[in-house]
Amino acid sequence: MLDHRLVGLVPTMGALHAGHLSLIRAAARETHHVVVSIYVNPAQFGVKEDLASYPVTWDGDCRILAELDRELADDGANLGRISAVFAPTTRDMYPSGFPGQDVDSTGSFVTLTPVGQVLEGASRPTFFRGVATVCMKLFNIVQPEKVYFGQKDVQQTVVVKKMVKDFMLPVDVEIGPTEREPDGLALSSRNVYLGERRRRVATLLSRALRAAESQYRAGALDRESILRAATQLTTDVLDQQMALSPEERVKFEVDYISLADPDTMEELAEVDPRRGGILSGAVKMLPVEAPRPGEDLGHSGGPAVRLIDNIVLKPSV
Ligand SMILES: Nc1ncnc2c1ncn2[C@@H]1O[C@H](COP(=O)(O)OP(=O)(O)OP(=O)(O)O)[C@@H](O)[C@H]1O
Ligand SMILES: CC(C)(CO)[C@@H](O)C(=O)[O-]
Ligand code: BAL
Repeated sequence: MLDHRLVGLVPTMGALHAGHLSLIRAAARETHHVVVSIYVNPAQFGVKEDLASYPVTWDGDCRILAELDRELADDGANLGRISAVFAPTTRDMYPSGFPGQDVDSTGSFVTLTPVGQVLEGASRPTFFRGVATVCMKLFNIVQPEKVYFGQKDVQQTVVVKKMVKDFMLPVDVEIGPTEREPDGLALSSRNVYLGERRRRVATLLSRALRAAESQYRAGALDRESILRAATQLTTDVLDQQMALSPEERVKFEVDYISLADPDTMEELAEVDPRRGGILSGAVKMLPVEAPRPGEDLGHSGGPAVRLIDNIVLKPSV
């Protein structure tokens, strides 16, 4: 609260896209002062992950935010506009020194278990420790009444809500819907790594989740019937790709397709139609095996890219 006016915080790692902008628009509708943080937090990257190549587009981000701020100011329906962009350094964020990215690094961390250990946390063991720690710091620095997170990172929303509840943080957590490309791919800063060939195949995850959702909509409640539709789709797409030559094909590995409880992210054997569930998935798009001459392989030469996505199965009764 600043002069009896509400402060809304939108935490980001920059490389802004329409998903971020929709969160900022929501924050401007509901709070007087919107603070956008831009900080690529090393603590949430595993030692073998893409911290060094993570897209940094500071000048473009500033232009986008300046333009959006004018739009927000012109729209009388908004309570506020962008009052500040907070772009701290790692020295600012870790005043006792950066504790390191290793699983057994010691330092001042916020951990939430078991929710931070399943799904994304199983593949990225330091991820939610890093996210919860940096969010706690950002909330303490900015002292917002409301914080805004995207549905695209569903497990992150569950972790942040649990942190707020269990540590009695005086803040409301608001979740904005997943913004997508016209073909269904969820917007993500990491999509720039894909290059054109893998970008075309990358819709497989959203298509697989939609196939599972349609089983639920048709009345299925058991895990097997719902998830079989998704697994069938990913298997079919991989078979089609493997029938192509190395100069044409795209290889990928499905990390998980999950049907989980919306509050705990624990796997469900059956959906309770009064509570619904979360269908989520992660797919690793492998680097192109045999590039064609002059082919655009994506940002940083097209490393392996982890895609995540999810669909909320709403209560049906
Ligand atoms: N497609 C999207 N729709 C809505 N919100 C999104 C979308 N993508 C990201 N967000 C949200 O924006 C906030 C900042 O996310 P972040 O800066 O990591 O972007 P990102 O696109 O998720 O990046 P990455 O590719 O690293 O996962 C998070 O709350 C995240 O959930
Ligand atoms: C919430 C967050 C900004 C924390 O670094 C990050 O995990 C993200 O961008 O989703
Ligand atoms: N959007 C989540 C941040 C990350 O994957 O590191």
